[in-house]
Amino acid sequence: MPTLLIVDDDDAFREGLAETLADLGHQVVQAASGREALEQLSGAAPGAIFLDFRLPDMDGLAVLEAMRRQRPGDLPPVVMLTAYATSENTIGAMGLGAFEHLTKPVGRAAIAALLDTLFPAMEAAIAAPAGDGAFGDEAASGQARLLGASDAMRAVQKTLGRAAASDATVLITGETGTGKEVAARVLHAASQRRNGPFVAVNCAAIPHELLESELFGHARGAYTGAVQERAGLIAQADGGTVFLDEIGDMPALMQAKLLRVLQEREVMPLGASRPLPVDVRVVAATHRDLAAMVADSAFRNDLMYRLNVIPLRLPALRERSADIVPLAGHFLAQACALGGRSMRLSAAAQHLLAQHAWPGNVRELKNAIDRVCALAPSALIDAADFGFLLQPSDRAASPVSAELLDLPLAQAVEQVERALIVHALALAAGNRSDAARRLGISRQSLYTKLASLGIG
Ligand SMILES: Nc1ncnc2c1ncn2[C@@H]1O[C@H](COP(=O)(O)OP(=O)(O)OP(=O)(O)O)[C@@H](O)[C@H]1O
Repeated sequence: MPTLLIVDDDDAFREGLAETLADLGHQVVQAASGREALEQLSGAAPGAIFLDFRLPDMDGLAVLEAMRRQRPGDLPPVVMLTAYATSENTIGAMGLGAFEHLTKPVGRAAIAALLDTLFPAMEAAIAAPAGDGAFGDEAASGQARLLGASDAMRAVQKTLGRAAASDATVLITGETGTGKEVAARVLHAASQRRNGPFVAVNCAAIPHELLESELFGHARGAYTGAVQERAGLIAQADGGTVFLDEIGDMPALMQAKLLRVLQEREVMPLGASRPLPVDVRVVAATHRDLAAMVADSAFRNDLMYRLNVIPLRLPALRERSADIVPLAGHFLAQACALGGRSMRLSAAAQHLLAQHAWPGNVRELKNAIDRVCALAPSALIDAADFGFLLQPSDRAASPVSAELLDLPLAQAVEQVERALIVHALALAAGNRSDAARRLGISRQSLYTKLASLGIG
C-alpha cells in the first residue's frame, strides 16, 4: 500500500486521520506546516497527499503550487481539506489540479471511498494548472460568485474548477435562473484567459437578421448602411471568452458559421473576402434540451458535439434545497447593505422558503428577497411577507379559471376581487391597514369594498 502524506497543523485532526488511514492499511507520514511538507516531498514521493487549506506558514493553495513546481509531471494526487468550503476555494483547488476537495470533519466511510477511487486513478494525469494559479481573485473580490454548499453545487464547482484549468469548450445547461451566466463568468475569471475580455451574447435577444453581423462582424459595404467595417462580438472576445447564451435559439445559418469558429478558429465577417483568425474560448448555455432539438433537426448534431466538450449542468434550486436558506441569507445581507437596513428571516419564513418549489430558481429567490427587504414592515421577516410567492400549480394554470370564463364580466371581476381581498386579509392576520397596503389600495377603499362585497 502506498505511503500517504498528511499536511495539517491541527494535531488532533492529523493524528485522527493518520489513525484512520493506518487502519485502512496505509503507511502515513505527517507534516504540520507548508515548509515541512515541501521538505518531505523532496524525498520519495508519497502515494497521495492530504493537504489542509490553512497552514501556519503558507496558504494551502500556495503549497499546492509549490509542490507542482517541485515535482512537475509526477506530483501525486492531492486531496485538499478545509473546515469551510467556499465556491472560490473549491474552484481554485480543482483548477490547480487537486484530486479532491473535502470538508472537515471527514468520516471513515468517505475516506475509504476516496482511497478506492484514488489509487486506480493514480496513473491519470493531473489537470494542467491554469496560469499562475491566482484563482478566484475576481470572484473573491465580488465580481461573480457561484454560491452553494449543497453536494450538487460542490460537484458543479469542482467540474468548473477543472474546466477552468483547460481551454475546452463548455456547454452549460440548466433551467432559467440557475446561474448559467454566473458560472460562465466564474469560469472565465478562474481561467488563463481572465485578463482577456468576457463577452456575453444573448442569442435569443438579438433579432435573427442582425445576429450574423453582431456575432461575426461585417466588411465595409456589406449591406446598405455598413459604411465602416466592424468587428463582431466573437472577434471582440479575442484573447478571452465569448459566452453564447440561449444557444438553442441560434438560427441554422448561424449554427453553420459558429461551427467554423470552433473547427477552424476563424470568423468570416459578413461580406468579407477572407476569414479572420480568432483566439477565443467558447462557453455556450441553454435551458433547452439540445439533444431533443437535434432529434427534431432544429439544432446541428455536429455543433452540439463541438459545444458539449465539457458539459456542466446546473441543478434546479429545488434539487438542492440545502442551499435555499443560506442563499436567502446572503441575498438578504446584500439587499440590507444597499438599503442600510438590518433584517432577519423568522424560522417560519425560512421554512416557507425551503418548501417553495422556486420555478424561477435562484433569480426568483433573489427577487423575492429584494422585494421583502424593500417592503416588509418590520426587521423580522415573517412567512406572511412572502405571501406573493406563487405555488407551482398557480403558475401552470391559466390566470383565469374555466368557471370564471363562463361568468359575465362584472360577476367574474367581483369574484376575483373577493378572492384577492380575503387572501390579503389572511396574510395580514386580519389587520385591515396591512391588507390594504398589500393590495395597493387605500384603507378607505378597502372598507368600501368590504362593505359592497359583504365581507365582515
Ligand atoms: N449560485 C449562485 N450564487 C449566487 N448568485 C446566483 C447563483 N445562481 C444564480 N445567481 C443569481 O441569480 C440570478 C440569475 O442568474 P443567471 O443570470 O446566471 O441565471 P441563468 O441560468 O443564466 O438564467 P437564464 O437562463 O434565464 O439566462 C443572478 O442575479 C445571479 O447573480
